[in-house]
Amino acid sequence: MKDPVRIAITGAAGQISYSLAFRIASGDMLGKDQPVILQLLEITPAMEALKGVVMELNDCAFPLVQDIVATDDANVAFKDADFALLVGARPRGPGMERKDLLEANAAIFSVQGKALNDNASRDVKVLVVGNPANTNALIASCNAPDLDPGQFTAMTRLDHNRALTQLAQKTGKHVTDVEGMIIWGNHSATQYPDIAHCTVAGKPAAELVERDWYENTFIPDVQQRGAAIIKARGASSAASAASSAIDHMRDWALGSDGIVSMAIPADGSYGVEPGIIYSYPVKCQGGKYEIVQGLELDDFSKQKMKATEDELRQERAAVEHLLG
Ligand SMILES: NC(=O)C1=CN([C@@H]2O[C@H](COP(=O)(O)OP(=O)(O)OC[C@H]3O[C@@H](n4cnc5c(N)ncnc54)[C@H](O)[C@@H]3O)[C@@H](O)[C@H]2O)C=CC1
Ligand SMILES: O=C([O-])CC(=O)C(=O)O
Repeated sequence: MKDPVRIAITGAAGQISYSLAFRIASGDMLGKDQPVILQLLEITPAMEALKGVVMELNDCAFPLVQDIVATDDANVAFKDADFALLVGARPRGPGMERKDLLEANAAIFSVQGKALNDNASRDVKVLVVGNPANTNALIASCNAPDLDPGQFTAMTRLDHNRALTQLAQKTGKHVTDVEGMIIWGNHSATQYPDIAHCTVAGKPAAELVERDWYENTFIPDVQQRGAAIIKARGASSAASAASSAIDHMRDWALGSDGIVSMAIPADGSYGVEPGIIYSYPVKCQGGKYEIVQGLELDDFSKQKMKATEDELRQERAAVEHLLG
């Protein structure tokens, strides 16, 4: 039996975690042979609800769960954490501008960045799910000077998975036939879902679908999918977000099968200068991710990539005073 790993989840009494914690506990993230210790963080008023979640986790009698810690103290939740899934965030309230939302979350993620810095495993892998995910990840990273910025990532895998299904359904193929999907930029409506390097069952995707469908249906549908789920369900995507968080962490830890999308610190690749957390095409191996280099970009792609980069730089400017 392997030694257990410590997995911290924030927002643990929320709707994404209600799927996420149980799937991690059952071995979906790190495998059926990897014991886990769950370290669950909530705000004080939600501790009673979190108690109920812990009762249910216990009632599942998961063979892989070695211990469950439930706390409202980030220093306790991140103690020796090998993986940290930062899901908890302040939702947008009535009359709140995007800037207010950025600031409210900036306060949360600066505290959590410091707590990770002071308590987590030196090799911790951090995934930020809570919105605005890219900029929250940047704030957490800037408040964790003893950790490598590359340890802080944000989730665009849900967008990636959404794009896979849209393209597979359009071409009458299966998601497993699609390779080379890329989400560039921000997890927001400016993201650029790019099929220029995609193949479907070995054929270039761009030759299988009309340009008009790609530009005027596929791209906006993927960009607006979160809003469409909210409209249909009356609540934002939860089980699919949890599933994508598991995909992101599993691939990072255990290796990816081809190209996947991860929001990671920009390093100048594809002309995106450092200072923001930008979604790139990556491949993962041996617990590390690497940006896929050398892809050719046409003017359409360059313009879309720049628009989403500009939005991330604006988000950064709004929270610059909190970047430490
Ligand atoms: N990156 C992505 O693809 C996606 C991101 N999201 C985002 O994920 C976040 C969580 O979504 P849900 O679970 O549906 O929300 P939720 O509102 O059901 O749960 C969030 C939980 O976080 C807790 N929380 C708030 N502040 C906290 C703090 N400082 N420390 C610990 N816990 C805290 C709340 O008490 C609540 O229980 C939202 O920001 C949502 O917009 C959702 C879907 C996809
Ligand atoms: O749109 C939202 O508020 C939730 C989200 O991030 C998504 O579903 O992609």
